[in-house]
Amino acid sequence: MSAQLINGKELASEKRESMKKEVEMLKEQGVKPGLAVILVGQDPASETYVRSKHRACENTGIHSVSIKLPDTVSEEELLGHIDKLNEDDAIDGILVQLPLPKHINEDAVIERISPKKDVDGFHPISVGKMMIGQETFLPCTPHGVLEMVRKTGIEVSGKHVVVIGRSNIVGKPVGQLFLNENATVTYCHSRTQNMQKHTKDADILIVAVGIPKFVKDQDVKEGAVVIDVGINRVDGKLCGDVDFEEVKEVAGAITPVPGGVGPMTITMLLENTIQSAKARVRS
Ligand SMILES: Nc1nc2c(c(=O)[nH]1)N[C@@H](CN(C=O)c1ccc(C(=O)N[C@@H](CCC(=O)O)C(=O)O)cc1)CN2
Ligand SMILES: [Mg+2]
Repeated sequence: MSAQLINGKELASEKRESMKKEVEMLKEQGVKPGLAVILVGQDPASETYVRSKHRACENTGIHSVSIKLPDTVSEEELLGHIDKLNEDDAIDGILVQLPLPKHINEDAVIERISPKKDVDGFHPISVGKMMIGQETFLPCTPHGVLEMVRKTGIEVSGKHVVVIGRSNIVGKPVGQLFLNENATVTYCHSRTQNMQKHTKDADILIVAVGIPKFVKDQDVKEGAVVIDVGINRVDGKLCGDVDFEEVKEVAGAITPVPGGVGPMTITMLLENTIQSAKARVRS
Protein backbone atom coordinates (compact mmCIF):
# COMPACT_ATOMS: atom_id res chain seq x y z
CA MET A 1 0.00 0.00 0.00
CA SER A 2 1.43 3.39 -0.93
CA ALA A 3 -1.26 5.64 0.54
CA GLN A 4 -1.19 7.13 4.05
CA LEU A 5 -4.05 5.63 6.08
CA ILE A 6 -6.20 8.33 7.69
CA ASN A 7 -7.30 6.55 10.86
CA GLY A 8 -10.64 8.00 11.99
CA LYS A 9 -10.81 5.84 15.08
CA GLU A 10 -7.46 7.12 16.32
CA LEU A 11 -8.21 10.77 15.52
CA ALA A 12 -11.63 10.44 17.17
CA SER A 13 -10.14 9.06 20.38
CA GLU A 14 -7.47 11.81 20.49
CA LYS A 15 -10.20 14.42 20.19
CA ARG A 16 -12.40 12.72 22.76
CA GLU A 17 -9.58 12.85 25.31
CA SER A 18 -9.40 16.64 25.09
CA MET A 19 -13.22 16.84 25.13
CA LYS A 20 -13.26 15.00 28.48
CA LYS A 21 -11.19 17.85 29.93
CA GLU A 22 -13.55 20.48 28.49
CA VAL A 23 -16.52 18.65 30.03
CA GLU A 24 -14.73 18.57 33.40
CA MET A 25 -14.18 22.33 33.20
CA LEU A 26 -17.84 22.91 32.36
CA LYS A 27 -18.91 20.80 35.32
CA GLU A 28 -16.70 22.92 37.58
CA GLN A 29 -18.75 25.88 36.36
CA GLY A 30 -21.95 24.03 37.27
CA VAL A 31 -22.94 22.90 33.77
CA LYS A 32 -23.12 19.26 32.71
CA PRO A 33 -23.56 19.03 28.92
CA GLY A 34 -26.70 17.07 27.98
CA LEU A 35 -27.71 15.36 24.73
CA ALA A 36 -31.12 13.90 23.87
CA VAL A 37 -31.36 11.29 21.13
CA ILE A 38 -34.72 10.33 19.65
CA LEU A 39 -34.94 7.01 17.83
CA VAL A 40 -38.08 6.04 15.94
CA GLY A 41 -38.51 2.36 15.05
CA GLN A 42 -36.10 -0.54 15.24
CA ASP A 43 -33.79 -0.25 12.26
CA PRO A 44 -30.73 -2.29 13.40
CA ALA A 45 -28.15 0.12 11.90
CA SER A 46 -29.84 3.13 13.53
CA GLU A 47 -30.00 1.28 16.84
CA THR A 48 -26.24 0.63 16.59
CA TYR A 49 -25.46 4.30 15.85
CA VAL A 50 -27.67 5.51 18.70
CA ARG A 51 -26.02 3.07 21.12
CA SER A 52 -22.62 4.34 19.99
CA LYS A 53 -23.73 7.93 20.62
CA HIS A 54 -24.84 7.14 24.18
CA ARG A 55 -21.63 5.20 24.86
CA ALA A 56 -19.52 8.09 23.52
CA CYS A 57 -21.43 10.52 25.77
CA GLU A 58 -20.92 8.30 28.79
CA ASN A 59 -17.17 8.01 28.12
CA THR A 60 -16.84 11.78 27.74
CA GLY A 61 -18.90 12.70 30.81
CA ILE A 62 -21.86 14.05 28.81
CA HIS A 63 -25.32 13.33 30.19
CA SER A 64 -27.45 11.59 27.54
CA VAL A 65 -31.15 10.89 27.36
CA SER A 66 -32.71 8.29 25.10
CA ILE A 67 -36.25 8.53 23.74
CA LYS A 68 -37.33 5.44 21.84
CA LEU A 69 -40.59 5.60 19.93
CA PRO A 70 -42.39 2.87 17.94
CA ASP A 71 -42.39 3.21 14.13
CA THR A 72 -46.15 3.76 14.34
CA VAL A 73 -45.70 7.00 16.34
CA SER A 74 -47.53 9.98 14.87
CA GLU A 75 -45.63 13.02 13.65
CA GLU A 76 -47.55 15.10 16.19
CA GLU A 77 -46.40 12.95 19.10
CA LEU A 78 -42.80 13.10 17.90
CA LEU A 79 -43.00 16.89 17.59
CA GLY A 80 -44.41 17.01 21.14
CA HIS A 81 -41.28 15.26 22.46
CA ILE A 82 -39.08 17.79 20.64
CA ASP A 83 -41.07 20.69 22.12
CA LYS A 84 -40.45 19.37 25.64
CA LEU A 85 -36.72 18.89 25.01
CA ASN A 86 -36.48 22.40 23.54
CA GLU A 87 -37.70 23.69 26.93
CA ASP A 88 -35.54 21.36 29.06
CA ASP A 89 -32.66 23.34 30.63
CA ALA A 90 -30.60 20.18 31.22
CA ILE A 91 -30.51 19.43 27.48
CA ASP A 92 -28.01 21.26 25.25
CA GLY A 93 -28.41 19.15 22.13
CA ILE A 94 -31.31 17.34 20.47
CA LEU A 95 -31.08 14.95 17.58
CA VAL A 96 -33.55 12.73 15.81
CA GLN A 97 -31.87 9.71 14.29
CA LEU A 98 -32.44 9.53 10.52
CA PRO A 99 -33.95 8.05 8.45
CA LEU A 100 -37.50 8.36 9.79
CA PRO A 101 -40.46 6.19 8.76
CA LYS A 102 -42.13 7.38 5.54
CA HIS A 103 -45.29 8.75 7.21
CA ILE A 104 -43.23 11.36 9.11
CA ASN A 105 -42.10 14.56 7.39
CA GLU A 106 -38.37 14.74 8.07
CA ASP A 107 -38.15 18.46 7.23
CA ALA A 108 -40.93 19.33 9.71
CA VAL A 109 -39.15 17.35 12.44
CA ILE A 110 -35.76 18.96 11.82
CA GLU A 111 -37.33 22.44 11.74
CA ARG A 112 -39.00 21.84 15.12
CA ILE A 113 -35.65 21.46 16.91
CA SER A 114 -34.53 24.77 18.38
CA PRO A 115 -31.56 26.05 16.33
CA LYS A 116 -29.86 26.62 19.72
CA LYS A 117 -29.91 22.84 20.30
CA ASP A 118 -29.46 21.67 16.70
CA VAL A 119 -26.28 19.65 17.29
CA ASP A 120 -26.77 17.74 14.01
CA GLY A 121 -26.54 21.05 12.16
CA PHE A 122 -29.49 20.07 9.93
CA HIS A 123 -31.87 22.96 10.74
CA PRO A 124 -32.31 25.42 7.82
CA ILE A 125 -30.99 28.22 10.08
CA SER A 126 -27.80 26.24 10.81
CA VAL A 127 -27.43 25.33 7.13
CA GLY A 128 -27.94 28.97 6.08
CA LYS A 129 -25.39 30.23 8.59
CA MET A 130 -22.85 27.65 7.44
CA MET A 131 -23.50 28.73 3.84
CA ILE A 132 -22.65 32.37 4.58
CA GLY A 133 -19.74 31.46 6.85
CA GLN A 134 -21.32 32.48 10.18
CA GLU A 135 -20.57 30.59 13.38
CA THR A 136 -23.06 27.76 13.87
CA PHE A 137 -23.33 24.03 14.56
CA LEU A 138 -21.59 22.31 11.65
CA PRO A 139 -23.08 19.03 10.42
CA CYS A 140 -21.16 16.18 12.02
CA THR A 141 -20.09 13.99 9.08
CA PRO A 142 -18.96 16.89 6.85
CA HIS A 143 -17.11 18.48 9.78
CA GLY A 144 -15.47 15.12 10.54
CA VAL A 145 -14.35 14.88 6.90
CA LEU A 146 -12.77 18.35 7.07
CA GLU A 147 -10.94 17.42 10.29
CA MET A 148 -9.61 14.23 8.69
CA VAL A 149 -8.29 16.10 5.66
CA ARG A 150 -6.67 18.66 7.99
CA LYS A 151 -5.01 15.74 9.78
CA THR A 152 -3.14 14.82 6.56
CA GLY A 153 -1.48 18.22 6.78
CA ILE A 154 -2.33 19.12 3.20
CA GLU A 155 -3.36 22.70 2.50
CA VAL A 156 -7.04 22.86 1.46
CA SER A 157 -7.01 26.41 0.08
CA GLY A 158 -6.85 26.44 -3.72
CA LYS A 159 -7.21 22.66 -4.02
CA HIS A 160 -9.73 20.98 -6.29
CA VAL A 161 -12.23 19.11 -4.12
CA VAL A 162 -14.60 16.77 -5.95
CA VAL A 163 -17.65 15.51 -4.05
CA ILE A 164 -19.59 12.52 -5.40
CA GLY A 165 -23.10 12.76 -3.94
CA ARG A 166 -25.45 15.62 -3.19
CA SER A 167 -27.48 14.59 -0.14
CA ASN A 168 -28.54 17.26 2.35
CA ILE A 169 -26.72 15.43 5.17
CA VAL A 170 -23.32 14.86 3.55
CA GLY A 171 -22.73 15.78 -0.11
CA LYS A 172 -24.04 19.34 -0.24
CA PRO A 173 -22.72 20.53 3.14
CA VAL A 174 -19.29 18.90 2.79
CA GLY A 175 -18.73 20.77 -0.48
CA GLN A 176 -19.82 24.01 1.20
CA LEU A 177 -17.42 23.49 4.13
CA PHE A 178 -14.50 23.05 1.74
CA LEU A 179 -15.62 26.08 -0.28
CA ASN A 180 -15.54 28.05 2.99
CA GLU A 181 -11.89 26.94 3.24
CA ASN A 182 -11.20 28.40 -0.22
CA ALA A 183 -11.15 25.11 -2.12
CA THR A 184 -12.48 24.89 -5.68
CA VAL A 185 -15.43 22.52 -5.40
CA THR A 186 -17.08 20.30 -8.02
CA TYR A 187 -20.17 18.22 -7.26
CA CYS A 188 -20.78 14.98 -9.18
CA HIS A 189 -24.06 13.05 -9.03
CA SER A 190 -26.20 10.53 -10.87
CA ARG A 191 -26.73 12.88 -13.84
CA THR A 192 -23.08 13.92 -14.19
CA GLN A 193 -21.65 13.16 -17.61
CA ASN A 194 -18.15 11.73 -17.87
CA MET A 195 -17.70 11.64 -14.09
CA GLN A 196 -14.18 10.23 -14.38
CA LYS A 197 -13.02 13.43 -16.11
CA HIS A 198 -13.88 15.27 -12.86
CA THR A 199 -12.77 12.66 -10.31
CA LYS A 200 -9.41 12.20 -12.07
CA ASP A 201 -8.73 15.91 -11.59
CA ALA A 202 -9.51 15.91 -7.83
CA ASP A 203 -6.79 16.72 -5.31
CA ILE A 204 -9.29 15.69 -2.65
CA LEU A 205 -12.03 13.22 -3.59
CA ILE A 206 -14.97 12.83 -1.19
CA VAL A 207 -17.30 9.94 -1.92
CA ALA A 208 -20.81 9.78 -0.45
CA VAL A 209 -22.81 8.00 -3.10
CA GLY A 210 -24.11 4.90 -1.29
CA ILE A 211 -22.87 2.40 -3.90
CA PRO A 212 -20.38 -0.25 -2.67
CA LYS A 213 -16.87 0.11 -4.20
CA PHE A 214 -18.13 2.68 -6.72
CA VAL A 215 -14.75 4.46 -7.06
CA LYS A 216 -11.98 2.41 -8.69
CA ASP A 217 -8.27 3.04 -9.12
CA GLN A 218 -8.69 4.43 -12.63
CA ASP A 219 -11.02 7.15 -11.27
CA VAL A 220 -8.36 8.65 -8.99
CA LYS A 221 -5.38 10.93 -9.63
CA GLU A 222 -2.01 9.69 -8.36
CA GLY A 223 -1.43 11.10 -4.84
CA ALA A 224 -5.00 12.37 -4.25
CA VAL A 225 -6.59 12.36 -0.80
CA VAL A 226 -9.61 10.02 -0.88
CA ILE A 227 -12.30 10.24 1.79
CA ASP A 228 -14.87 7.45 1.83
CA VAL A 229 -18.13 8.37 3.55
CA GLY A 230 -19.99 5.23 2.41
CA ILE A 231 -21.07 2.49 4.79
CA ASN A 232 -22.46 -0.51 2.92
CA ARG A 233 -23.13 -4.04 4.10
CA VAL A 234 -22.24 -6.61 1.46
CA ASP A 235 -22.51 -10.32 2.31
CA GLY A 236 -22.51 -9.42 6.00
CA LYS A 237 -19.32 -7.33 5.70
CA LEU A 238 -18.91 -3.55 5.85
CA CYS A 239 -17.41 -1.75 2.88
CA GLY A 240 -17.28 1.81 1.65
CA ASP A 241 -18.10 3.53 -1.63
CA VAL A 242 -14.42 3.29 -2.60
CA ASP A 243 -12.70 0.11 -3.73
CA PHE A 244 -10.10 0.39 -0.96
CA GLU A 245 -7.81 -2.42 -2.19
CA GLU A 246 -7.45 -0.81 -5.63
CA VAL A 247 -7.48 2.87 -4.68
CA LYS A 248 -4.94 2.60 -1.85
CA GLU A 249 -2.30 1.83 -4.49
CA VAL A 250 -2.94 5.14 -6.28
CA ALA A 251 -4.06 7.61 -3.59
CA GLY A 252 -1.71 9.70 -1.43
CA ALA A 253 -3.98 9.26 1.60
CA ILE A 254 -7.19 7.30 2.14
CA THR A 255 -9.78 6.62 4.86
CA PRO A 256 -10.78 3.02 5.68
CA VAL A 257 -14.32 1.67 6.22
CA PRO A 258 -14.94 0.86 9.01
CA GLY A 259 -12.76 3.05 11.22
CA GLY A 260 -12.69 6.13 9.01
CA VAL A 261 -15.33 8.83 8.80
CA GLY A 262 -17.92 7.00 10.98
CA PRO A 263 -16.17 7.45 14.36
CA MET A 264 -15.48 11.10 13.50
CA THR A 265 -19.22 11.72 12.93
CA ILE A 266 -19.96 10.86 16.56
CA THR A 267 -16.95 12.84 17.81
CA MET A 268 -18.12 16.00 16.06
CA LEU A 269 -21.56 15.46 17.62
CA LEU A 270 -19.92 15.50 21.06
CA GLU A 271 -18.05 18.66 20.09
CA ASN A 272 -21.32 20.38 19.08
CA THR A 273 -22.96 19.34 22.34
CA ILE A 274 -20.06 20.80 24.33
CA GLN A 275 -20.20 23.99 22.21
CA SER A 276 -23.90 24.28 23.04
CA ALA A 277 -23.25 23.76 26.77
CA LYS A 278 -20.61 26.51 26.65
CA ALA A 279 -23.25 28.85 25.23
CA ARG A 280 -25.45 27.91 28.23
CA VAL A 281 -22.62 28.99 30.57
CA ARG A 282 -22.36 32.35 28.78
CA SER A 283 -26.14 32.98 28.81
N1 LIG B 1 -29.59 12.42 13.01
C1 LIG B 1 -28.64 11.83 12.29
N2 LIG B 1 -28.92 10.74 11.60
C2 LIG B 1 -27.93 10.15 10.84
C3 LIG B 1 -26.62 10.69 10.84
C4 LIG B 1 -26.37 11.85 11.58
O1 LIG B 1 -25.23 12.41 11.59
N3 LIG B 1 -27.40 12.39 12.30
N4 LIG B 1 -25.59 10.01 10.17
C5 LIG B 1 -25.80 8.63 9.74
C6 LIG B 1 -25.58 7.58 10.79
N5 LIG B 1 -24.57 7.86 11.82
C7 LIG B 1 -24.88 8.71 12.82
O2 LIG B 1 -25.99 8.95 13.13
C8 LIG B 1 -23.35 7.12 11.90
C9 LIG B 1 -23.00 6.22 10.93
C10 LIG B 1 -21.85 5.43 11.08
C11 LIG B 1 -21.06 5.54 12.20
C12 LIG B 1 -19.87 4.68 12.44
O3 LIG B 1 -19.12 4.89 13.36
N6 LIG B 1 -19.67 3.65 11.63
C13 LIG B 1 -18.63 2.69 11.85
C14 LIG B 1 -19.18 1.32 11.48
C15 LIG B 1 -20.26 0.91 12.44
C16 LIG B 1 -21.04 -0.31 11.97
O4 LIG B 1 -20.63 -1.40 12.33
O5 LIG B 1 -22.05 -0.15 11.29
C17 LIG B 1 -17.41 3.00 11.01
O6 LIG B 1 -17.59 3.61 9.93
O7 LIG B 1 -16.32 2.66 11.45
C18 LIG B 1 -21.41 6.46 13.16
C19 LIG B 1 -22.54 7.23 13.00
C20 LIG B 1 -27.24 8.48 9.24
N7 LIG B 1 -28.18 9.01 10.15
MG1 LIG C 1 -8.84 -1.36 -11.76
